[in-house]
Parts: sequence; structure tokens; C-alpha cells
Amino acid sequence: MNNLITYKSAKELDILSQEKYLIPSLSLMESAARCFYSAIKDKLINSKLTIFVAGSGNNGADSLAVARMAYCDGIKNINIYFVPGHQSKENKVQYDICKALEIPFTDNLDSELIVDGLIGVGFSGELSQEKRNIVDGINKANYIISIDCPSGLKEDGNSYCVKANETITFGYEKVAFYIGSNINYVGKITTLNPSFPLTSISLSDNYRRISYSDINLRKIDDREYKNKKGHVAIVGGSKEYSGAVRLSERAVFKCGAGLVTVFTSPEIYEVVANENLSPIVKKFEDLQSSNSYDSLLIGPGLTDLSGEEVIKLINLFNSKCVVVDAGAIKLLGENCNAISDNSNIIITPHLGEFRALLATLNIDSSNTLTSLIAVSKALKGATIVLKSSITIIYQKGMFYFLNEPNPALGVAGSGDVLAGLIACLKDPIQGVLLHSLAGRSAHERFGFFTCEELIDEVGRIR
Ligand SMILES: NC(=O)C1=CN([C@@H]2O[C@H](COP(=O)(O)OP(=O)(O)OC[C@H]3O[C@@H](n4cnc5c(N)ncnc54)[C@H](OP(=O)(O)O)[C@@H]3O)[C@@H](O)[C@H]2O)[C@@H](O)CC1
Ligand SMILES: Nc1ncnc2c1ncn2[C@@H]1O[C@H](COP(=O)(O)OP(=O)(O)O)[C@@H](O)[C@H]1O
Repeated sequence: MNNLITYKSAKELDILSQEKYLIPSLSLMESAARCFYSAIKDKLINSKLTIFVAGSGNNGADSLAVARMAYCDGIKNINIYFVPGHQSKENKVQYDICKALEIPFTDNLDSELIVDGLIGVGFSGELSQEKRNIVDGINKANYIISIDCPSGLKEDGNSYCVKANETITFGYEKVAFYIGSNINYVGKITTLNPSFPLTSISLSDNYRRISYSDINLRKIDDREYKNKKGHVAIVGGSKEYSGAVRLSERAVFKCGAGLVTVFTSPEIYEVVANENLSPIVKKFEDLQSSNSYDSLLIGPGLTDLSGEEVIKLINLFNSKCVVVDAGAIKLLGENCNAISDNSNIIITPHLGEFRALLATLNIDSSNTLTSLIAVSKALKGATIVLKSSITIIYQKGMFYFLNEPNPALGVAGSGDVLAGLIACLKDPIQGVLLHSLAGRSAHERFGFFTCEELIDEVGRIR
């Protein structure tokens, strides 16, 4: 798990390094520029002309310092494009050195390679028109390397910003990289630590990036019997969507559960009961107690229950893990006041379902992170798994981001499989990671795949 930080915390990291740990600002900047220069030196050598764009803050100061290092190292085919403004004192120091060295300044952005130091984590609000024009100019280059973050990248998404091929960021990756469609502007990410005392500073930020190395599935003991391996109740299915519940059920088994009971619509009871040999199959009305079950998954293919009926079943599993997916999500939003306190509810909307939920709950949708917090609060502390090519999990005040793009996972039923895995593992992070890893493995094995193949891959990995 890697920390991610907000722009505000990145600035605090700077301040703490200087004030508490007495590392001079210019010394931090020198180290930052040195690491950055080493990382891009080969590209500078091979470029006919590199333009270093420098704003008037410390991000611009970094750009000036890197330009100076390259110049002093014998790389003469560089120009500086300086954008005046409220100049920071470090910026003035770097600017004066570049002037004294007579590094050429330019007002032309035509270049195959641009180092973008227009604005870093000091960015706030909306980008001014003047800087938008500069961003447009930068974006014409063949290759762009941004310092710390692409200039103009907003923390709530919807950015008008530099579209970098690479971003070399200092200390920690920024949360902004993973919001909305921002990731398309960040390019390849490299994280360098100039010499921030990272291990001495405990971050108050609640953002983590998760990866496959965080997979930690419960080991199933050799002598475990089916009753010990978990019993999942699944409520869902309708005449229109009879496959969803069956995909969830198979995913639960392949994930290691010993027993599954499917409660489905009377309209498809015969189909589900006859075509699936492993689960116990019953009708909705038969679910009267949660006693025999470890967790509940409600929603795959569900269209035939009312909001009251859904909430009644969720409340029946009050002290247990409840995963609310697909058809049950909207009903949950419409009836949120009737949910009894249960911090074990996990809802798994995709972006469309999440937008609809925000509208139902009358929550502002302009900032993804604050809207996740608000939805969780409205749903009695529920964990939210917001599914997309970057999945965000909000759980008990923490945000977890998984960035493992795989278009093969965007296939009918993939969400039903994920919901089954989370219900079986009773852990949204492990469920999301297993689903993603199985997707990667299935893609390697089959190319694009069906969910039956995805589920088989889950069994192999588990
Ligand atoms: N020791 C250190 O401190 C270290 C700091 N480090 C580096 O410092 C960076 C942070 O530097 P920072 O805090 O000076 O802010 P920064 O990103 O340059 O932004 C200020 C500029 O943005 C502009 N601007 C802002 N909003 C705008 C808007 N809406 N629309 C238009 N313009 C807007 C603002 O414009 P102005 O107000 O002047 O017109 C000004 O030019 C950090 O990312 C890292 O690279 C590393 O070297 C490690 C050591
Ligand atoms: N391009 C992608 N990269 C990574 N994961 C993806 C991508 N497209 C879809 N997914 C994942 O696939 C699943 C799709 O779920 P969902 O939209 O509910 O599908 P369905 O309704 O067909 O079951 C989610 O877990 C989502 O994160």
C-alpha cells in the first residue's frame, strides 16, 4: 500500500521538512532538481531542443534549477520559457543563476521536448486564461515531462491541464492523479524522494494506493469442512436478468465458500434451481432469518422486490456483512432512513449507479471524494466501492485507489462476479484486488473473456 497525498499535505510536507527538521528550502530544491535531472538526462541529451517552462513559484524554480544543471553539464540545446508572476524567493534565486549563466530565454514553445514547471502543488481554483493558453502551447510538444504534477491538474477532476507523457513527482504520488479522468493527463508516474524526511513525518492524509502485493486472502485450512468455509446468501435474479445471480453464485464458490443459498424470483426459480447444481435455491419469501449465513449479497439482476423488502432483508443481516449491488443500490438510496445502523454494509456502484444515487440522495456530485463521504454518511457508514477503470474504495474514513486498467474486465457480469467475491471474503479491498488480478490473468490466458472464464481464473488464483 502506498501513501497518496493532497496538494495541501504536499505543501505541509515541505513546511515540516524546513521548520521541524531544519532542512533549508533551497537544499530540498537542489536535491529535487538533482534527482529529476538524473531521471531525464538521457532524454535531454537526445533531444534537438528542450524547453523548460517555468512559472513564478517553486515548481518553476525546480524547472529553472534542472535547466541550470543540464546547462552546466554541457547540454546547451535548451531554452527557458519563463512566465512572470508573484515570484517566490527560491524562484528569484534560480532565475538569477540562469540569467548569470546566460542560458537562453525564449517566448516560443515550439519544441519536441518540454519540461513542464508552470504550476505544481501550489495550484488552486481554476486556471487563468493566460495560463490555459500556455498549457495549449505546451501540449503541442511531442513529449512532455511534468515536474511534480501536470500543470493545472485539479484535485476534483475536470482539469484543463498539461497532458504529460511522464510525471516525476516528489515524496508521494498525488491523490489528484487518480480522480476522474485525470490519470489520462499524468502519463507514466515516477516517484522520487529529494530528501524529505518521509519516515519521520506521519501523514494525516487518508489516501492509499493499493496493488496486488496487498493481496492477503484468508488461508483455507486443509481440514476445513464446508460449514467452516462460509455460507453466503444471495438475493437477486429476475426474468430479464437471470444470469447475474448465477454468476455471483459461481464466483462465491470459486472464491472458497462452502455453501451458497440463492433466493430468487418465483418467475425464474425453476431455471436457477435446475441449471445450478451446487447452490441451494429458494424463493425470496423463504429468507426469514440470517442465522445460517455469514454474509448477504443482495441486488444482482434484482428487479422484483420493493425498497421496503430490500431494506427489511438488509436489516435482517444487521450484524453481518451485507453487499448491496446493482438493482438494490437505487432502492437503498430511496429508503436510506429505514436502514438500521450497520457499518458492515458495502455498496458496489459503477459510475452510472453512483451518479443516480447522488441524485436520489440530493448530494453534490462536483467532487468525487466529498460525495463518497456524504453517501457513506447517508447510508449509515456504509463502505463504498466505486467501480471504474480506477476503483475507489471509501471505508471508515480511508480512501483506497486501485489503478489496474483492463478493458477485458468491462464485460457483462463482471460486476456480479466482483460482488460475489466481496460477499465471500467479507472484505472490499481483498475482493477488488482478487477480481482485478483474476481479470489480468484471464486476459493473459484468453485475451478478451467471458465472465465464466473470469470466474474459473478466480478459482485458480484462490
Ligand atoms: N522546498 C520546497 O518548497 C520544495 C518545493 N518543491 C516544488 O515546489 C512546488 C510547489 O511550489 P509553490 O508552493 O511555490 O507553488 P507552485 O506549484 O509553483 O504554484 C504557484 C504558481 O502557480 C500559479 N497559480 C496558482 N494557481 C493558479 C491559477 N488558478 N491560475 C493561474 N496560475 C496559478 C501562481 O501564479 P501567480 O499567482 O504567480 O500568478 C504561481 O506561479 C512543488 O510542486 C514542487 O515542484 C520541490 O522543489 C521540493 C522542495
Ligand atoms: N477498463 C477497465 N479497467 C479496469 N477495470 C474495469 C474496466 N472496465 C470495467 N472494469 C471493472 O469491471 C467491473 C464492471 O462492473 P459493472 O459495471 O457493475 O458490470 P456488470 O453490470 O456488467 O456486472 C467493475 O469492477 C469495474 O471496475
